[in-house]
Amino acid sequence: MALLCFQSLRMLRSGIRCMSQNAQLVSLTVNDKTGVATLSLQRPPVNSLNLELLTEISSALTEATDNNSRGLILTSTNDGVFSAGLDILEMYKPNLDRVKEFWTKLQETWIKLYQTAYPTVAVINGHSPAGGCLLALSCEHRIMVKNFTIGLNETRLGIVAPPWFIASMVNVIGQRQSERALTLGHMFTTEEAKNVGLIDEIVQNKAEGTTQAEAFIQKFAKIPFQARSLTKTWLRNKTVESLVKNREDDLNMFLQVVTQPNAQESLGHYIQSLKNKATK
Ligand SMILES: CCCC/C=C/CC(=O)SCCNC(=O)CCNC(=O)[C@H](O)C(C)(C)COP(=O)(O)OP(=O)(O)OC[C@H]1O[C@@H](n2cnc3c(N)ncnc32)[C@H](O)[C@@H]1OP(=O)(O)O
Repeated sequence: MALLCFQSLRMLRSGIRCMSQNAQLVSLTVNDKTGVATLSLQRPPVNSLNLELLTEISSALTEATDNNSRGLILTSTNDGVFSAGLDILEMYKPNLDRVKEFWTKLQETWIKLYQTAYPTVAVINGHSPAGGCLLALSCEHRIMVKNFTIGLNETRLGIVAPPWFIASMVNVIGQRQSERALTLGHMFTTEEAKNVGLIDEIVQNKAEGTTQAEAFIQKFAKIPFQARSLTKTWLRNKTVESLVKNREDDLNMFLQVVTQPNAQESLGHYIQSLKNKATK
């Protein structure tokens, strides 16, 4: 409690206001001077995206819109992992009702993040596989701390990246590079990611990343907000519409892929390999 009060006081003095009071798995703050919101993922140990975390991300994105944020920085409180992607435990031996709700929430979160009116920047301060990479790809600008990895590695788990994951990657690095990376399930190092155009900037640490993210958002200060946001909507509309019009089919495809005995077996082995690694 004392720590909380001290933190709130410090934030108040620096002009940073906490927006999302009820959230536990994310924190949403806004810089009162710039109007830029920061959405930090804070689900230990690795920000794996389960139903509850996705629900909080989705609500925070709406809150940032409702509060007329000038921009949003997406990052993690864990300096080491931006997000470990989808929580594999949601997909392994799933409860049917919950896994449907989980996938529907993922669709909703991506649709919202992909077409926010405000500019978005991912400050990738740690590893960012699969669903973590998808969140970063959905932002307009990506800044990554050195010595981490990022990519859509689904094939390595014996599952496939759905068409909208693929489209998000193709829109950033193009067909040829995406084909090579996704079929291999390649995880790019920070340097490789910069070379292929998957990220835009390399920084030494999160603090430098945040400064650069604010500078990126500041570039739009003199651009009329509506003209900017409509341009973004039109540029991204085709990609988003392909999911919006087919959400039910996409859900069924996901259920079909993920419940295949082969996929379940691969996920089981993968979970075990992560656990073995963690205990070493
Ligand atoms: C049509 C089907 C479409 C399905 C689409 C799926 C997209 C996805 O996002 S699938 C998920 C892919 N994610 C991964 O492959 C990442 C796996 N994790 C890692 O590589 C590493 O954990 C890390 C590099 C992110 C972090 O390494 P670090 O050394 O810091 O931590 P660990 O010791 O490995 O992990 C700690 C702890 O967390 C558990 N864990 C890790 N990742 C996940 C995850 N994605 N889901 C659930 N749980 C995860 C890990 O097992 C450890 O647990 P214990 O402490 O209980 O052993």
